[in-house]
Amino acid sequence: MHKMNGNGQIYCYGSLLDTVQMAKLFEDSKTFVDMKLLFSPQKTLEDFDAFMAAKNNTPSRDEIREFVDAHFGAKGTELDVWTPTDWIEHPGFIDLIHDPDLKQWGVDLNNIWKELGRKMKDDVHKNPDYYSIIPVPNPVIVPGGRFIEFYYWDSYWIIRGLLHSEMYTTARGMIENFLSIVQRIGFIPNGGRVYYWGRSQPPLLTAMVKSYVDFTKDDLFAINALEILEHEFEYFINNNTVQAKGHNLVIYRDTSTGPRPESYSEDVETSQSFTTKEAKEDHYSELKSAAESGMDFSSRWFINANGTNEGNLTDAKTRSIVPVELNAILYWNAKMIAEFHSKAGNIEKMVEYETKAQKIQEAIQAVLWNEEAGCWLDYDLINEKPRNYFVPTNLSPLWVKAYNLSESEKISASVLKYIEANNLDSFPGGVPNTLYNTGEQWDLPNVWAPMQYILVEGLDNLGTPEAKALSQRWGQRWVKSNFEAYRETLAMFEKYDAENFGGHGGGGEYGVQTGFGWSNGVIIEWLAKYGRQISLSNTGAAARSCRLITVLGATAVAIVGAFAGRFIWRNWFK
Ligand SMILES: OC[C@H]1O[C@H](O[C@H]2O[C@H](CO)[C@@H](O)[C@H](O)[C@H]2O)[C@H](O)[C@@H](O)[C@@H]1O
Repeated sequence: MHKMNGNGQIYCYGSLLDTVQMAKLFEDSKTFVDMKLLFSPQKTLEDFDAFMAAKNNTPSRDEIREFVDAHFGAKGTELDVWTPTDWIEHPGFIDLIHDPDLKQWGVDLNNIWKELGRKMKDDVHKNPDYYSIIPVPNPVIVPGGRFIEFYYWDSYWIIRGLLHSEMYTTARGMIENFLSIVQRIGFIPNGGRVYYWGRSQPPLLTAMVKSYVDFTKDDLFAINALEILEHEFEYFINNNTVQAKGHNLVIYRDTSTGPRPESYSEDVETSQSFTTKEAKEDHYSELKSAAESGMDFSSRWFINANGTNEGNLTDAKTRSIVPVELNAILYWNAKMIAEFHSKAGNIEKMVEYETKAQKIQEAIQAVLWNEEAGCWLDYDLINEKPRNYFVPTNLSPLWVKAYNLSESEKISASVLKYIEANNLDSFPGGVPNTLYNTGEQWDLPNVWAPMQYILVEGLDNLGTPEAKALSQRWGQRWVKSNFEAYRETLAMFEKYDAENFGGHGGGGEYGVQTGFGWSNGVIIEWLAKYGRQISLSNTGAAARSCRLITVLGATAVAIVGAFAGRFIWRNWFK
């Protein structure tokens, strides 16, 4: 097990966790594992053993609730709402926005950083064993809603938003937290809780450092971080590598045992279809590996007996699918590490990481590029075949430039054909995560900010006029659609609805959350990028205002007409 707090037997696995979570005391399973201990882990476990013995190992639900009430405090009490010290009222990006409504929205989004700021209480540092939160030195910006701790890949888009909001100290503090976690634990867990101990998320720490350096020009920050960044890169390569068609590629995987602690009863329920302990454990691993991808859950991870993506969670085979974006991100990490080494003057190391990047690019080209589809595709290791199902990540090599740049024209033509063949431009609310509606949250019709970002920035990078035009249209549509949802609800959502302009997402195992870190980050970046050109005049909002003005106008004309009629009647005809 990785070096975590001494409370694993409470928050990560074991009889206490099983008993409490299977009693389903809380509407959201995450609630229990976010609660604070009132006594030491050792005393809590001793009391639990005594409690179970006294109840013949079959306590009632009420008795379990009493035990929890007596031994655990409310969730979230370890965190204080924190106003970032570097927050400013009017960051420069707001001046780049032309449309007055969008400008006001930019101000509102900048204000939301204050609502999402969290600082750990001193007691967390003094008594870490009493909490499931992973102690970090600096305050953080959290996603929002039920997600009251940091999340790894969410933080990339949050940090980019913070940098556009000129909150360099907060952004740097979050990156330093991650660097300290790699030093302490060896990798970055999925989120800031000990119960995420067996899995990470798409490794974007090096890209966070690169973003910070691009904004601040503080090359030394990257150079000083190099050893840790290399460590994280090697961690993924050493633990996640598989062979496909004679090439080394990486997959998502998990090293823990048992159901996800934060969704325990949900996982136990789906595991009922499996009879043996080994099969159940395999099922849990597939689910947790899907969580490592950040796409929990999606038909993207289903391989049924016929080798297709139809099915449900019991068909999850995440560990047998080579995902395009994870390999693309590792290529990108190697390139950025090489660049930082070059800045430091470490030529040997630079060449070493350029070579690693080159090898990953060759593997991506050989195994994941699909000439027939005209795009990159995930690879099914069980059936040894590409998975020709749309996911935005199929285009992720464009985002990180993990392809032969001299072939940009050819790739642009192929990819645009692929987009057309899959009808991806036909959705009013953004490009959906898949084209298959399973009710899982990373499937049709849900659409997510990080995925729009990967698509839009990727097409922009391609550089051909056609790809750039589509990129701009999709980027601006996303801004307008998020604005429409905000105008109607005054909320930013974790996911949206591809089929409904201005609609928010749903499905999956918890209700849609608001806040929301990565959605705000992407919009702030794109308000800065498109602010001068974008206008709301042809959006649904404007269309509705026009309709309203027409109706009001017609009513006004009718009223004026009626008065005029009565006046004329009284004065001329009486
Ligand atoms: O509790 C269920 C799952 O919740 C998280 O996943 C979702 O929210 C994260 C925070 O925004 C996001 O990073 C992830 O992509 C979402 O699917 C958590 O990351 C999962 O591990 C957890 O099982």
